[in-house]
Amino acid sequence: APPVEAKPYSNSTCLKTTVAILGAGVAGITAAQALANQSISDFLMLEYNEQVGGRMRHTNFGSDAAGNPYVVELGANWISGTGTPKGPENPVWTFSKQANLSSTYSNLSNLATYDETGAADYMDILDEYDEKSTAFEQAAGRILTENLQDKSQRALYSENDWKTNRNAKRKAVEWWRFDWDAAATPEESSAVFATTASNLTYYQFKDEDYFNIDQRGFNAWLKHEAAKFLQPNDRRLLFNTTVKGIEYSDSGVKISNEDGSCVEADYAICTFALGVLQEGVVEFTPALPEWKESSIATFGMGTYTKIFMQFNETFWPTDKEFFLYAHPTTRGYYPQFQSLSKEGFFPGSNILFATVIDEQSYRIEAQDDETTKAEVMEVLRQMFPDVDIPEPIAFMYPRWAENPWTYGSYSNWPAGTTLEQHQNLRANVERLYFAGEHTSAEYFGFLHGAWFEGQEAGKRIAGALGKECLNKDSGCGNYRRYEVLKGTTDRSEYNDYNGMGADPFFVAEGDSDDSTITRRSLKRAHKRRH
Ligand SMILES: Cc1cc2nc3c(=O)[nH]c(=O)nc-3n(C[C@H](O)[C@H](O)[C@H](O)COP(=O)(O)OP(=O)(O)OC[C@H]3O[C@@H](n4cnc5c(N)ncnc54)[C@H](O)[C@@H]3O)c2cc1C
Repeated sequence: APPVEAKPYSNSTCLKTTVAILGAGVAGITAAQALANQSISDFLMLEYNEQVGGRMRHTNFGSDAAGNPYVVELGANWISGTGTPKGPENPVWTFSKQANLSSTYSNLSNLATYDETGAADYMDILDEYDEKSTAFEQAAGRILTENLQDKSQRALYSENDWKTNRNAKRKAVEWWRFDWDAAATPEESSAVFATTASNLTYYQFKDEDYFNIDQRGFNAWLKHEAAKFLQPNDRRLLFNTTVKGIEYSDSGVKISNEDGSCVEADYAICTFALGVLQEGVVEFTPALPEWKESSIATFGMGTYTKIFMQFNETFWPTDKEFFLYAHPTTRGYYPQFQSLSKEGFFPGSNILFATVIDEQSYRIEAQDDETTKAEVMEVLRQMFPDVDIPEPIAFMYPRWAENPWTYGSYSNWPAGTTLEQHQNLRANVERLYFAGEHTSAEYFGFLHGAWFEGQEAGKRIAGALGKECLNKDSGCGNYRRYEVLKGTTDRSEYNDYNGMGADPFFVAEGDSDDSTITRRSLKRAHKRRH
């Protein structure tokens, strides 16, 4: 590795580098790889944790018969959408094969359904949903191809004859088909972009998921990739480094860390999760421009929580992979359980994990483990009324929404925005670039989204540094951005014909309470603009 001493032309005590890469998750590692591939070895990676991988993170849990712990994934677990020999192939699938990663085909059809009285067969509702899903996709496709207004997935459902009708089982099926993947509800999600993300992953690559069971941890594939261009204990990797400030201009970027250290770089790539950007952990100097701040505020950060339990027996059907539970009143209340005790996973492990998202994640994150355990056990005892279910011998769940290096799990695309607004999330400000799953229009929320976006940013900067531009279609250097995002209703269309004949900024004479003052200032602002 090249030395990281200060370059001679500067008298500042900051470390100097050509490219500072902020974060060593998938996007950070692949950005560095893209630079290394173009012979740019002078980079530094600044990472909060003591390891690479980011949201691909595992931990020891429970123990096997010999007393050794199992390794389970707290974050990403599936290679979502694999690939066919003729391609294109999901890069995560390609690299997993290269790293000899052990993974098992995850059979989403291997499902048993339950309600508060025990086993309850409502697979017919699932069939009904699946029969209608082509219509959902076509309706979203029409919005995109005919440039119609986007809408929420909920509205798209309603228009296409899918309603939950206050029925708990229909809600459970909908959760299983939509919320589980999106880590967000149909109300919170864009019809168009929920559909494109799913199509591009599952139809473009292949409609199958593989679940990591490798006891090195899922991030073994990323470490394997990193080892191709980073040395063991590479001095360019600065672990346990928390970035607090980013100062950017058209000539460089200065990064200030919590421990008082700093780095000066010609360019920087910030790969921090959208949740971190939204939380205001990092102070940007100057403040980010309005078009950038607005895009950070607009997109959603979902939360997805796996609750791991190990028992002293497998009291659930050993041949099933998934268990769907319909809570009678609360949609999304411990709706899904997954068995790791099944053949192909960790047979005989007696490990089961539940998944909750969004509001239910926030709720359980705010309570202690014992309260959550009591709730899950009550649900399991409803699902299996004929079994005397023992208390778990091990119990654990991560708290992603409170986690200071993510503040959530992965991003979500809300209804009623545009591709241009998302492009603003990607776009660089001066010499500060952005990459990560959230900057991927095609595969947001997925590992491969982070991988493609890291590569893109790395290649763009390599091109800006005078290397050959390898981004043949999208270009190098600055990203395109949209400083003004217009609505679809022109000012002149606020008229009687459209039901708004009164001037929305009209203020009656002599009306002078506080709200009028607010309205007056709105009126003044409005006058200035027109
Ligand atoms: C619970 C869960 C389940 C998931 N399941 C799947 C799945 O099955 N399949 C799939 O494809 N994807 C899944 N994902 C999504 C996938 O994990 C992400 O898309 C991907 O890992 C994001 O990579 P990234 O490089 O964009 O961000 P990150 O992995 O978040 O990398 C950013 C890095 O920046 C660091 N950082 C943050 N703040 C600071 C700071 N202030 N200073 C210094 N460093 C900082 C972080 O420590 C982190 O290492 C899941 C995610 C979660 C959380």
